[in-house]
Amino acid sequence: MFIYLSQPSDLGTDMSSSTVSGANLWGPPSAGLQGRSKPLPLSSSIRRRRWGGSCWDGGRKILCASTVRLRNWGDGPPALDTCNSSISKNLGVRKDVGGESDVLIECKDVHKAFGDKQILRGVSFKIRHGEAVGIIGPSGTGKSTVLKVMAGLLAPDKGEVFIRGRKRHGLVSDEEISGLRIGLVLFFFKKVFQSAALFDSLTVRENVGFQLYENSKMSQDQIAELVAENLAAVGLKGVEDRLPSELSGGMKKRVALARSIIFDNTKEVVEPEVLLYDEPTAGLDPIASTVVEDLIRSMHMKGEDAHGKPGKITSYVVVTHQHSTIKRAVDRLLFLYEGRIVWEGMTHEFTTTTNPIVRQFASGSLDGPIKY
Ligand SMILES: Nc1ncnc2c1ncn2[C@@H]1O[C@H](COP(=O)(O)OP(=O)(O)OP(=O)(O)O)[C@@H](O)[C@H]1O
Repeated sequence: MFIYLSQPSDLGTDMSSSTVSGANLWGPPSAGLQGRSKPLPLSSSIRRRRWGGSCWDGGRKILCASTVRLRNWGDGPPALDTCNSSISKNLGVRKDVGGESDVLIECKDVHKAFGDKQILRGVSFKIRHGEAVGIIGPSGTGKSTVLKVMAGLLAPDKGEVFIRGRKRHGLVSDEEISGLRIGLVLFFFKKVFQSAALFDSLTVRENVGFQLYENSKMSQDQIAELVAENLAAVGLKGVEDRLPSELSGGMKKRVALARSIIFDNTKEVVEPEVLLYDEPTAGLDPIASTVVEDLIRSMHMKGEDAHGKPGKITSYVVVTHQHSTIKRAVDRLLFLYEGRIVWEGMTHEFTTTTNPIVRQFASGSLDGPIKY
């Protein structure tokens, strides 16, 4: 499995101080930047400050939450120990029970606590090939936590995560599981309004091609071409040399989307890809939201990009609070409340269900089982 983050932080970070420019660098300079025919158009000092996508263990490269600051929350364990490669081992193979071969990701009875705060209390669901799934529910109920567990960036305390039927043990490494690429696309730092969270001192080209510069054997020219192609797919042309500060909020999100769909097309085997979007339209005006929602749809295998080509994303999961995103970008919904999935249904059932929790949430009423 190949995990990448389309935004470098927001994983167990100190929320109040999460900025890209405050990034940590783990491990030695990237192998992906060595031995290239042309040097990256980045000074090494910038690279030292900005490029932190990998950690090293016994010579193995593990792509991880690139710029996450490890920290403890209260008395709990480290919020993330993505560099602890020893826990990415011992994959068990699960039998394909009951014709479940189209299940890409399954969470089974997942529990997760932070310190003494129990967040997930037995979350179970499946994401199938070709699906567009939304996770909704009240604030703080653990939606982003579920995404991080699915992405392999947080390990459940109890319960299991299966990736194409294979049980994941611990956290993810890019070498020990194959067959599914999972991308976690984060758009915001919690509590700090900073759209798309691009690397602020890198150009759009460098931001979008980040993973390929780091992890592929592609030449600079090949990457530049692919970056231009992926930017065009999200309706952006000629912005490659701009810095994020020179883009509008909506353009930044599109750049983040282009970064999430770019992949090494020189590889012989192209794995299915699941994208996990965390609040892609938060903070956008209604029209900009529509643009992003349609882009998410267009990048899906059932959609088509700006050039009429079918999208590359096999399945995706969106965490959102926005009604428009639920309606426009999602087919099936999971409702998370008090640490469990309390309702599942198709999007059109969201407003017609008799489930009192969902009804209250959908109507925004203060009366009902959800207490604030
Ligand atoms: N790394 C962490 N360490 C400690 N507590 C955490 C950590 N990550 C999340 N939490 C806490 O877990 C709870 C669930 O957080 P999470 O971000 O998953 O909720 P959410 O449903 O996505 O919320 P929102 O809708 O407000 O974005 C919150 O109380 C949050 O403060």
